[in-house]
Amino acid sequence: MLIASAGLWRWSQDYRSLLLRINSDRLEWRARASHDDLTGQLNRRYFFDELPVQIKQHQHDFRPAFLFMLDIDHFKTVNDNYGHPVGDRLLELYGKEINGFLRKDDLGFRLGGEEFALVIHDASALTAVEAAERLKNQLGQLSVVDNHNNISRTCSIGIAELQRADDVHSWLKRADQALYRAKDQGRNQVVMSDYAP
Ligand SMILES: Nc1nc2c(ncn2[C@@H]2O[C@H](COP(=O)(O)OP(=O)(O)OP(=O)(O)O)[C@@H](O)[C@H]2O)c(=O)[nH]1
Repeated sequence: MLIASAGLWRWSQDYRSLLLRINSDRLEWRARASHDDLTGQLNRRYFFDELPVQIKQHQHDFRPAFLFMLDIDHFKTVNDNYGHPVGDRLLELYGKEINGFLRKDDLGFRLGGEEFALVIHDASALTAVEAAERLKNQLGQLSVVDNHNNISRTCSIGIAELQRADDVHSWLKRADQALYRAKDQGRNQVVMSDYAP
């Protein structure tokens, strides 16, 4: 009897630890499916799944939200001059710095290549631009050391505030246009989109 109950106890412990492992594997798998390995940011697929949800919530609650489109300047020359692994290391540093910048409810995504998107909640237009300027300056100071070379790149940021009539397409388009202007005006700058209904 004693042996049987000891066996049962051990079986229940094994079963419990198996369930815990399955659960933690499931969480890890979900985190991997939604994140970019290199930068630790959320990935492009998650961006297009999540953005409509964010838009609906903000429009329902009348809470302000800003979309930052951020692109590293002349990143191709890092790869061309120093090699792809050095470019990867710079992307990794960018990802870590962006993580440190985001507040609890903000979201950071790598959309691909050297392009990131950030969703910033509950800011005014002025504080959003100030935050973007701060982030731009921090990112521009990051550097990768390779063969005694300090390699760094500035970035450009386009910002669009969420409007009542926005959907994913229109919000993204305005932020993209602002980014394009930042690049066109010489890079290493922040441009806020004008509201164009
Ligand atoms: N190292 C590395 N490079 C990547 C990755 N994904 C994309 N790239 C490179 O990123 C570069 C992007 O170059 P472009 O689109 O010309 O942009 P850019 O040189 O930053 O120029 P501007 O955006 O106009 O300032 C290309 O050389 C891609 O090969 C990656 O995961 N790792």
